[in-house]
Amino acid sequence: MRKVVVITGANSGIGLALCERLLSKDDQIHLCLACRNLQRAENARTALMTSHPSADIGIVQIDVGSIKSVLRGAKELRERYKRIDYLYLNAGIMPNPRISFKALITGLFSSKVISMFATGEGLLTQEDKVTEDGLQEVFETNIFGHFMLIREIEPVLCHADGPSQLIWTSSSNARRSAFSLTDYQHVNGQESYSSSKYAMDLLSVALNKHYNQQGMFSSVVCPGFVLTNLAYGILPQFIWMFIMPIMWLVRLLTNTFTLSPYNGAEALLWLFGRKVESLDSLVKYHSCTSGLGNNYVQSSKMDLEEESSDLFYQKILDLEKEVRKKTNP
Ligand SMILES: NC(=O)C1=CN([C@@H]2O[C@H](COP(=O)(O)OP(=O)(O)OC[C@H]3O[C@@H](n4cnc5c(N)ncnc54)[C@H](OP(=O)(O)O)[C@@H]3O)[C@@H](O)[C@H]2O)C=CC1
Ligand SMILES: CC(C)CCC[C@@H](C)[C@H]1CC[C@H]2C3=C(CC[C@]12C)[C@@]1(C)CCC(=O)[C@@H](C)[C@@H]1CC3
Repeated sequence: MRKVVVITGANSGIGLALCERLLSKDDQIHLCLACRNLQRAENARTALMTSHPSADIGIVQIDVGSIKSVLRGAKELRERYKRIDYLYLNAGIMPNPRISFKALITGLFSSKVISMFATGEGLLTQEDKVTEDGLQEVFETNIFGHFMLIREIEPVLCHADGPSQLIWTSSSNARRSAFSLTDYQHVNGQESYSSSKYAMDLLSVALNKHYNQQGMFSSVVCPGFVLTNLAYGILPQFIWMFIMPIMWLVRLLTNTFTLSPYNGAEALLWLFGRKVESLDSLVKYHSCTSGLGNNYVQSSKMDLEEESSDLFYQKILDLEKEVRKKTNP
């Protein structure tokens, strides 16, 4: 029986590189590209079929920034698949990022220079907005839309014939101080990305607590810093290309400058086929690339307490109830 692998945000960057790498690892899988834009998804499928002509690839339209679209897409998934073995929750945004050059220069001459490059801590702010669903866009796209998707396809994820895995593309930019339980959507503040990724880490821990018994396991990954459309929103592509030699030098300092989507997908690929008993719920799996360009995976304990994860889970369940009431009064 073919393993069914669904990937959100599969049409570009890390998601698309993951598709390529999964097909090279196991050409017997059924891949489902869950994307918001059908044309971009078709282009991705064409590119994947060129390198893997016998690949079995489906497409489902899901905009994780819209509850209506998630409900429709989830219904299609339930109807199409009896079970889903892997769900990569990878789609994500960082809208209107701004670099603090002052913090960058100060950081360069401080003892925190390595961690600054590894996490981007204190270097970026974003401008968020409210969606048609009345939620903060970064929160809804990066977290809540994905959470609703999981809840909606629960019957095909939790099945008797073997465990299923959820794999979240989180970030080392996830930071406790950017997140607040009383403002978990990050209405007040300018670090919505960091907050959403921290919320993702908390949610993954809670999902393990509530779903492991039912055969569903959740892990979080940091792909490292990768040059994708997300990074081209921070600085234009030609500037990144221009400073590439500096970035290779930075890679000698920190193994987290993975730079290419291929390298960034390392930990996401590593989790595919892993025995679920060997996974640690409280750990983040990082894609790393050495100065010589070798890829490997490193794990690190996350900076969180299970109690906060429980409290956040309760809040997200309350929000789910509220949203369902609005959608289906
Ligand atoms: N690049 C980096 O350095 C890092 C990235 N990450 C994370 O990796 C993930 C992938 O990003 P990356 O590959 O870098 O960037 P890309 O912008 O290349 O990929 C993002 C993907 O998410 C999709 N997406 C965005 N919004 C939605 C939505 N509302 N509904 C459905 N799909 C959507 C995009 O689709 P579309 O093409 O239609 O916009 C695209 O396919 C993100 O979660 C990001 O936060 C984590 C750490 C570092
Ligand atoms: C290397 C150059 C000379 C200067 C680049 C400075 C910054 C723009 C980058 C340094 C570290 C980068 C980084 C990210 C964005 C760009 C930087 C701040 C991320 C926050 C992007 C999204 C993520 O999820 C993180 C893992 C990245 C961490 C590093």
